[in-house]
Amino acid sequence: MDGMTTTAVPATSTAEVVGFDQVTKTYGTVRAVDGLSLRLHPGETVALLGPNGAGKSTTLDLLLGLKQPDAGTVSVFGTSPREAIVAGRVGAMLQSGGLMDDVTVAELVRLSCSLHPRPYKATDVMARAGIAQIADRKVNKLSGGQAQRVRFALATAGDSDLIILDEPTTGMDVSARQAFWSTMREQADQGRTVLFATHYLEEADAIADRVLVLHRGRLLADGTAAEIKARAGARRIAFDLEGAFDAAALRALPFLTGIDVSGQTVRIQSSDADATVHALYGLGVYPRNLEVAGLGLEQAFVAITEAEEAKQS
Ligand SMILES: Nc1ncnc2c1ncn2[C@@H]1O[C@H](COP(=O)(O)OP(=O)(O)OP(=O)(O)O)[C@@H](O)[C@H]1O
Repeated sequence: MDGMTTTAVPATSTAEVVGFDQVTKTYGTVRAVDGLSLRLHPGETVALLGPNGAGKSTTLDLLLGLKQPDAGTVSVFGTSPREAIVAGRVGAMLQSGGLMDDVTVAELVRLSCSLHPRPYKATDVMARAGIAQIADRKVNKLSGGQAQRVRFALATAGDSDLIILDEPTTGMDVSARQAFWSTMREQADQGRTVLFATHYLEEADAIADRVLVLHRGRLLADGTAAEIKARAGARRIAFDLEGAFDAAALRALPFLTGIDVSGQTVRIQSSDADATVHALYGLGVYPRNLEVAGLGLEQAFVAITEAEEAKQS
């Protein structure tokens, strides 16, 4: 018995769900994924961010074995993506396509359940995805948001350990989004790994416990949303001014990385807030309602990716 306790491994911290080692994928002259290495672990909810064309979809396609790397290796639960999928360990919801025409929602969900080695009951899957009331509707007659819910149902048709979602909430209304993310949270709480690509940074901030920022196929940042915001360094300064003021002098303040003057309200982004505020007082103006705050994830994302663009150009 002693031996069992001492050899028990904290599986959640050490097991590897996904491993990318120096993975490269090119299309002609475009390096969609460029020497990417990363590891995902059980129970993590990971947001994959990046500007258009950063390589997010290609990364997910490599992970699902839909594309093959030109160099490097991709492993899922220690095997190839294909083996992991055949074993039912991966559920995926891709951006578009993939829904058969001329079948009903219920038929498609039942088919998906029947193909999974550890299926859930189709009625439960439809209830969870909020599509029970459209079960008899033809798949090609659905609205964009309804089709997204059906894709979500297909991704959760069985007991998979890794759930991959490519821009899952695009086209969903507010209540569908909330229901979607609360279901995903339950999935992660049960130890599943959830990886989702998104352009909605507020979702990444609220949902993900780890954020990956891709840029031109490379990993630019990897950490919690708080770490990424802190890493961007810059801070936001906002204040009101009374009477006339010299906007040009404000624009010339030191350490500015952005400024917006709207009526009497000034909003500034600065890489050294203390120095900027000091210089502001030096102009002889008296800011009212002065606020200094860290960047939101969206602004941090823009700051990090723009800094990289500037470095490369
Ligand atoms: N089948 C393809 N043939 C040629 N180029 C491709 C192909 N698929 C992707 N690319 C290119 O590879 C790069 C990465 O594309 P990818 O779709 O992975 O980016 P993304 O981050 O998902 O973008 P988005 O946010 O716009 O969906 C882009 O420059 C894209 O034009």
